[in-house]
Amino acid sequence: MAQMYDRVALIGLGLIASSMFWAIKRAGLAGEVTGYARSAATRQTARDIGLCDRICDTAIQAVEGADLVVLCVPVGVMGAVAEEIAGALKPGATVTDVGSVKRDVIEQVAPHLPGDVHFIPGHPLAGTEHSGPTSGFAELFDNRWCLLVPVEGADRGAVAQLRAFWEGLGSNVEEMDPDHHDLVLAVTSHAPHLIAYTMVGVADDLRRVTDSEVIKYSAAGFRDFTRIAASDPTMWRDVFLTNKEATLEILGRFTEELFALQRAIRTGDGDHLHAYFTRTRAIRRGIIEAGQDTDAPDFGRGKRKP
Ligand SMILES: NC(=O)c1ccc[n+]([C@@H]2O[C@H](COP(=O)([O-])OP(=O)(O)OC[C@H]3O[C@@H](n4cnc5c(N)ncnc54)[C@H](O)[C@@H]3O)[C@@H](O)[C@H]2O)c1
Ligand SMILES: O=C(O)C(=O)C[C@]1(C(=O)O)C=C[C@@H](O)C=C1
Repeated sequence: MAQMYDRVALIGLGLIASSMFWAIKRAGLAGEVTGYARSAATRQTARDIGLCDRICDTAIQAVEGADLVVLCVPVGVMGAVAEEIAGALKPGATVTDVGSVKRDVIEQVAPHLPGDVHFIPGHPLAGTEHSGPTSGFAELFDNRWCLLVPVEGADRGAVAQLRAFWEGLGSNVEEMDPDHHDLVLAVTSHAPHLIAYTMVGVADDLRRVTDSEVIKYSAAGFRDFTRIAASDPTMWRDVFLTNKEATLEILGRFTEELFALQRAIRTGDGDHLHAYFTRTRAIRRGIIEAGQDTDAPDFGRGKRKP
């Protein structure tokens, strides 16, 4: 794979930045990668494990001369970081981010950036419940979507270059409008995380009563909930506070459906329950038949992915 940028700066050295670094190296996408993290301990860990070609002690040093700057911090601090680095950005550079929410990040970041840099927000739809500089791995983005959310009037050449960069990291890339992005992600990621957090919290309360039986005998579905509910508290606090409207809209609908199911159980309305579960099962089968869940055991008509 060809080099896409001479110098890339990664700001915030957690799961996403460290995965990006290893994937950049795997494909030879950048001449030099600089990195910055707020805490001295994280910078030291990064140096110890060889994360980035150069770890800088300030965000300004990291972005100086960079052709691509990637903001990999929690969404609640994107604006503060943009303000800090704005004066040191190279004219013509591209600034992007990997935040899980887009409208709020655009509103936080755009006002700080000088007119001679290209701001092209992004969001890789890939992650794990782990965080920090040692949690990354080069394959994280392979065959995953990365959504680019260019602001109005974005330079098409800069967008095409960033698209090619994410393809080099292993992703499939699509463009999306920020409000649509935030609604889709509220359905597919944000509300499900909140539900997992809640379910694990309820089980934990119960555990005190049943003397750890809940966790001991938990089946696969609940274990998946506990994995999701182990995700980084700062990241997810910020997601809910910045994608408030869309998440509340989806949670409102969720609550209505939950009440309807609750009522069906209480009144013994088996037809309602059966019809509902039949509909949701068809959705899952449709996803697999369309080949859109490459992790499913039955992906590719019974074959595991290579
Ligand atoms: N984890 C996921 O599954 C996932 C997936 C896609 C996108 N994202 C998004 O990517 C971003 C980073 O997430 P992550 O999972 O890599 O998080 P992480 O917790 O692993 O890493 C975040 C890093 O940012 C640093 N940081 C925090 N505040 C800072 C500040 N003010 N200045 C400089 N550094 C600061 C932290 O010290 C840490 O090193 C978030 O915006 C998140 O919404 C996460
Ligand atoms: O697999 C996981 O652990 C994730 O939660 C990853 C996940 C998701 O919801 O799919 C989480 C947040 C992101 O913004 C993108 C991806």
